[in-house]
Amino acid sequence: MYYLTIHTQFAAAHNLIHYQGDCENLHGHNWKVEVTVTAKELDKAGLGIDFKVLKRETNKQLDLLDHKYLNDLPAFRESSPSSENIARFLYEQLQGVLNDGNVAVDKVTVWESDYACASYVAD
Ligand SMILES: Nc1nc2c(c(=O)[nH]1)N=C([C@H](O)[C@H](O)COP(=O)(O)OP(=O)(O)OP(=O)(O)O)CN2
Ligand SMILES: [Zn+2]
Repeated sequence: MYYLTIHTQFAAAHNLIHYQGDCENLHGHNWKVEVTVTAKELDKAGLGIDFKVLKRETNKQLDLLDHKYLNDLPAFRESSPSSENIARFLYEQLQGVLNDGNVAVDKVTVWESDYACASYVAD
């Protein structure tokens, strides 16, 4: 099994709901996003999946979030736009476009600062 990881980023505003503290107020982050997929087999070029494809598909999903107020988006109407829920949202979106018999999304990690991140892995 091969593990492939790309990093990318987006900027957005949010406020945590059902939370008491300064993060219940409107503020923003430059989130870093790390996506890891597994690949069972390599193609003739020796690639599990082209990093360019992985980054392009991830960035398509990040375009839904970039420079948005996350609380307004359908994905976060029912759930607070925490790093955990952002990681889960991206994981589920990417599974839909990347998973095939060979490639599978393994983990999505979302860093809201240099010091704090949340990851989502399916059960
Ligand atoms: N488990 C989580 N905890 C927190 C999340 C989260 O998504 N998951 N998010 C926040 C807030 O969004 C907040 O913006 C976090 O900012 P942070 O940099 O941690 O807070 P400070 O800058 O105030 O850092 P200090 O180290 O406390 O000064 C909060 N928690
Ligand atoms: Zn925040």
